[in-house]
Amino acid sequence: MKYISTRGQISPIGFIDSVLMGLADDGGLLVPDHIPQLSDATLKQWQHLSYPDLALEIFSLFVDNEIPRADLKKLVDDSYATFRHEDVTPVRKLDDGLYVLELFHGPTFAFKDVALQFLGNLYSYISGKTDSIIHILGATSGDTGASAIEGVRGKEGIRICILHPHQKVSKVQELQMTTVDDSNVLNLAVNGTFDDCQRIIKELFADVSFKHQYHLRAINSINIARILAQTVYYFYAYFQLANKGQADKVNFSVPTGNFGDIFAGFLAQKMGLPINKLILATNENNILARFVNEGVYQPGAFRGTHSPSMDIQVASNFERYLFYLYGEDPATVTSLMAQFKAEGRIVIPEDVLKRVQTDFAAYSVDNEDCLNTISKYHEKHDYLLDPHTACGVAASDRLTANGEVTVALSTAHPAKFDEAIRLRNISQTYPEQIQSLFDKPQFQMVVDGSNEEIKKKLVTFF
Ligand SMILES: Cc1ncc(COP(=O)(O)O)c(C=O)c1O
Ligand SMILES: N[C@@H](CCOP(=O)(O)O)C(=O)O
Repeated sequence: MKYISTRGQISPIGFIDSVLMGLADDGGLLVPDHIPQLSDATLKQWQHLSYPDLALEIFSLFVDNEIPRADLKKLVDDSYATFRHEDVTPVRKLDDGLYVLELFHGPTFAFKDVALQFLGNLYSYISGKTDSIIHILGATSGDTGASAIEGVRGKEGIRICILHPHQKVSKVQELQMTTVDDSNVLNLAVNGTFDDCQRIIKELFADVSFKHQYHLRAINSINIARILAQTVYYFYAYFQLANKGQADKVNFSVPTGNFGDIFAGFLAQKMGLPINKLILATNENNILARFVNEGVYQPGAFRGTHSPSMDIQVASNFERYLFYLYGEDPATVTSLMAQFKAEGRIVIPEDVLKRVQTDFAAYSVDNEDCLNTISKYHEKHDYLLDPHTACGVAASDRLTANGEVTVALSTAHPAKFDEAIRLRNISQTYPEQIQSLFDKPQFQMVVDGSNEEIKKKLVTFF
């Protein structure tokens, strides 16, 4: 298996090089040069595997012997041993036709741990085996940062700098990142939005000589390893339903911001997982829902919502989808991305829009609807949804047809977003790991966020 760029300007590279490269050096995103096709027999064989064993099988397809199987097994086992639930990502029935896939049982209570526990261990492994210097640079709207820091804090040979939008993440998210006092961690709080943070890091990665000189590595979903690790739970959830005799017409509803999680589902479907419908749920920052419903990809005005981790306008994995939408043609992707840069929008023709609408159904959930959904499921099922999950559940309520079963991805624990939960007068008890954060000192630097200012901070830190 080799990896190529959506813009077609790099020579194919192997798995480890693609993890280290992060953003492709031509400014595109890395994708596998072919998508493994799984037979029904293979799916059947995998149906009863434990989460780590299933992850091992799926990673093996993409790692292609670059890591000996015993080493890969250890990496996977270590990564999922930190989860609090024996199933790692359990599925739970909420209502007729509605399940939630709980992805928040990892160390930082969000779905990012599923990929970032693995990526943290993988970076450590690569650094030990190849002497590569690992200087991680990431942007976060709150969850990726906490999870990536947790994945590498205190690890020898690794340094990590995370940019988050100052005062635009939840209190718990801020504490999870900034109470870490390991010397290999630097938190920069940028005066701006998550889109500003993401633009800065992408521009620094695109400055290839700076990137190479300072060995910058990515932990965001621009890194293909993130996407691959996130495909596993689609399979695992499907198998959990199949084992209950519920495998017919299974939809997945995915709260979406950067388009990484739903792209992982799209990839699982392309590999042969029989997903019926992929439901894309956004909050009021609804560029992706508008794209699916109207065929126009154009940022709107930033809206602060109850699901701040999805307050994202420019979705960094959208380019990967464009690559498949346009028949894996890098020239078309390059020209569409150039058009987006120059004109600030992409408009697709009617026939292409029809294809998009066979890939996804989309719904944009406003603030009121998000809170109503939290109240509804709390009252009816005594189950507390976090506001991101609530967007996925609200979209599922709208778009699941009779006779279909939807698995809504539960991407975070409600304790991370008590600001929203309190608006409905619901009180919750924090897990001990979260409660203890409130007593700790914080370490962060507030910055204005010019590329030059960030570069200076990085040069000093790395
Ligand atoms: C809790 C939560 N839910 C959903 C999302 C959306 O995931 P993605 O960015 O992969 O679309 C994010 C982050 O973006 C998140 O932190
Ligand atoms: N919601 C994310 C935004 C970054 O997404 P990523 O999947 O590209 O890392 C966050 O919590 O930071």
